[in-house]
Amino acid sequence: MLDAAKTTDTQVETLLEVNNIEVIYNSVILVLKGVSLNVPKGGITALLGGNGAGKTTTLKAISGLLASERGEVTKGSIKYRGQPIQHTDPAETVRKGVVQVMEGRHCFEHLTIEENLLTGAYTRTDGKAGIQRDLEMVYDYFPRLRERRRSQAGYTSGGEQQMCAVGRALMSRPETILLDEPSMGLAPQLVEQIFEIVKTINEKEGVTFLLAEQNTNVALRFAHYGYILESGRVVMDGPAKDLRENQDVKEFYLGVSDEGRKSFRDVRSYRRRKRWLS
Ligand SMILES: Nc1ncnc2c1ncn2[C@@H]1O[C@H](COP(=O)(O)OP(=O)(O)OP(=O)(O)O)[C@@H](O)[C@H]1O
Repeated sequence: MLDAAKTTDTQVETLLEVNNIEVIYNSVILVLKGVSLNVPKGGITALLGGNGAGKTTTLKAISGLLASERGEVTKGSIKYRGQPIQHTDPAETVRKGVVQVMEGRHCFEHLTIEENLLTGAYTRTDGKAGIQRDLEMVYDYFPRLRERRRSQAGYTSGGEQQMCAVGRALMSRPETILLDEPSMGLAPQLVEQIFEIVKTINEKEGVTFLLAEQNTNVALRFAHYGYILESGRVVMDGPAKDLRENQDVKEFYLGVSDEGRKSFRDVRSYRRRKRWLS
């Protein structure tokens, strides 16, 4: 099974393969119009794009959370380690090693930080000692959570709740984390801190990340590879370094270009954008 999932040219194992998926909400709203992407084992892959581009929908299609929103993958396939998962129940997807951290943190507000973290271990069957060890590991990554362990999550800051959401995902001992908009609503310094921890978890624990981000700048500094979504389609992909240096990415997503800062009101920019998206 693992051999089948290996890419031939680089010999890096592809864990997750999204192949030309179409997603429709409420049987009529076509949101993803043929999205394909590969997530290699041990990498940080970024899914970039503006509001409503389809990033969250892509992550939910992978984790099996679309059904609760009356969404459906109507075409294409999603494979994890070569096995189709697009019709898999979300809890089973977690058991396979894929866990999603939802946009907006979604901590259980009335539970303490520690209780929240422990909910992440609910699919585990390896006993209390392993869970306790991982709780300590999470506290080592996020010392702030150790300090706040007895606080009700609802009374902690946005940054602490984001740490809690990532920590809770780690408690399931995932192979892959789908991280939705970790920067949302956080101060720049905290965003940097969260991304540094993501990088450390990736390097030390070998956890693979697929992260959806509007903050192209920070995402492309930490990711290895990026996909840019526009209106439900991938319009560009490449190694993060190449995307960072790409003129169109600089112009439309990083807000800089060789000719100075661009505005969408600029006619030349608009024409270029149309050409790019056509
Ligand atoms: N449950 C739903 N029912 C109907 N339409 C939806 C639903 N969820 C999302 N959409 C629509 O699908 C499109 C893509 O939304 P999605 O949340 O995937 O984008 P996104 O790239 O994650 O954007 P953002 O960064 O703003 O969260 C949007 O036009 C949105 O209105």
